[in-house]
Amino acid sequence: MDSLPSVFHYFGQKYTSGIAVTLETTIYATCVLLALLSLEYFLRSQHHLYDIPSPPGASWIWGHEREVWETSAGIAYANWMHQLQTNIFKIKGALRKKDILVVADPLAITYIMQKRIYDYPHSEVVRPRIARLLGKSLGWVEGESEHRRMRHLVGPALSAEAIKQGAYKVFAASETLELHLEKEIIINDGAVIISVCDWVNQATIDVIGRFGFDHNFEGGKSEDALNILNSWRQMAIMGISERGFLALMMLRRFPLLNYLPLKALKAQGDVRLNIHSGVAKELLRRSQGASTDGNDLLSRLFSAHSSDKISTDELMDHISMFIMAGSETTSQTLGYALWELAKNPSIQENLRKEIMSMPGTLAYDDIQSTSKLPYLDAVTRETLRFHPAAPYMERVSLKSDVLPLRHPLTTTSGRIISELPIEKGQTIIFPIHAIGRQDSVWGDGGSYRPERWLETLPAADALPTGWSHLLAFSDGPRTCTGYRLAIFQFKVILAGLIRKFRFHDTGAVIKNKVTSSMQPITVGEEHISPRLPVKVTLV
Ligand code: HEM
Repeated sequence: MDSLPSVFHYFGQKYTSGIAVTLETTIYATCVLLALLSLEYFLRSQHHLYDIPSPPGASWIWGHEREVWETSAGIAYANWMHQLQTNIFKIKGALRKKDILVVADPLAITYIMQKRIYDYPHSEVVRPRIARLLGKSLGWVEGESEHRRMRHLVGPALSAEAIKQGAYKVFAASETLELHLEKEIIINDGAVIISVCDWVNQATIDVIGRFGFDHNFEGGKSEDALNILNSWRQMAIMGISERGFLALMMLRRFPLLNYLPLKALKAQGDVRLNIHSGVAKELLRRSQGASTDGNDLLSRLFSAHSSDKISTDELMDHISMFIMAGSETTSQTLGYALWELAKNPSIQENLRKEIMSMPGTLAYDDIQSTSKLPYLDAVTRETLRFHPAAPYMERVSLKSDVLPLRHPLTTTSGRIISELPIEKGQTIIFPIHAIGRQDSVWGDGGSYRPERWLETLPAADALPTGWSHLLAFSDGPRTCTGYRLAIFQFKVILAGLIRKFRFHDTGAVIKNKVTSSMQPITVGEEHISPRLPVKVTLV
């Protein structure tokens, strides 16, 4: 029994001194934290953005980023632009990250995209993701000279002339899709509900295989095509999950985490690795001793590789970049077009009527002619306005700058400014989706209405300066290098499908999430991977 009090005594003493240390530490820590927060507050209030409008309701931990994440893609930005009546505002970053500037002013965007793009590289969260997912190729490279070198390497393979030469490969991929879909409908007694993005993705991967690399993905049904598409799907499922959101916020706040073996990051790397170990390896093997004097993507890459202008790693990364950048975005755009046409039968009928009025099978010139197929062209533009595959772009300033504004901004302290100073390290988001849907510009920006492209457009100075006054393909020196192929294959595949099949609404309600591109989630079926369910019958 003697030992008991001493034991208590022992623990008591320890415990007491433990409290003393903990209290002391807590008081010090609280003082330091308060000092840091005061300093942060002071620095923030000195910040160049101190009186730039900001929406209310930011969470202390997640800033405004949770709202962007939880609402359907682009909607939070559209609501804030409407609520604050401004094209420029700031939002609070998650985990006390510095405020993020949201820029929707057309002149400021043109200035950055066309004149200063090399001073605004992809942000510290975007660039490592591109490297993991697609490879260190054209979409990843920074710095004017390196970027121009890569662009020069691949550009001619995607020129207007190259599209004309390779058009038959696009038609062939489209016909293969039509055959597969027809079979599926017949097997299912004349009607089938398909996940339309997945189906068209098989055609778009087939297009880039044939067009870029003379590779046969067997209509998107070969083993390597299915591996690639499946790893992309897994990446998307992980990306839109709660864990994906947390990983994204942590990476934005602590970019060093990019170099840790996190599960969410590994899923991104799997897409690239699947391409490297399958099709890219096969192409490399085929390249030994093959002719490299063509102007297509494969010949240009092999030629640069055999003359030691690019390493094997760079060659492999170009292949993975073009396979994914070339197929995923186009299939999303096509999928949303068919989704809209299913929901708007009169638009679908108008399009079918126009396509059916063309005698025989469609040829390259028919597709390219806006006077022969004006409604097909209008549907293309409207889909890219309404459903841009990349709903936001995120960049960071390398140096201080001053953005010119088309629309003067009234700050919260009552200043009216037509130039906005930017500090080095400022993260900027371009809300492409919200910009394309502005009612203040389009009148009825929130409606899918292809006819608008056959009417007088809004004044040019209210619009951005990218392709067709949209930002779907970005703008300036870093505009999408594959946009001609994208538009051509979009039109070929859409025309082919509309001629043969009728698309019907299933009543499913969709919410759009974003990983590296738009991911449609069916409300009530969030646990199922991204998909756009549409019913299809034969015409
Ligand atoms: C409808 C389909 C497509 C859309 C909406 C689209 C959109 C975009 C956008 C917005 C960018 C700029 C990204 C950024 O700077 O963060 C981009 C870049 C790029 N796209 Fe596309 N794209 C499409 C199809 C294609 C196709 C078919 C290819 C290739 C065959 C392609 C290859 C690329 C490449 C290589 C870049 C990087 C360009 C550079 O940084 O110089 N894209 N695309």
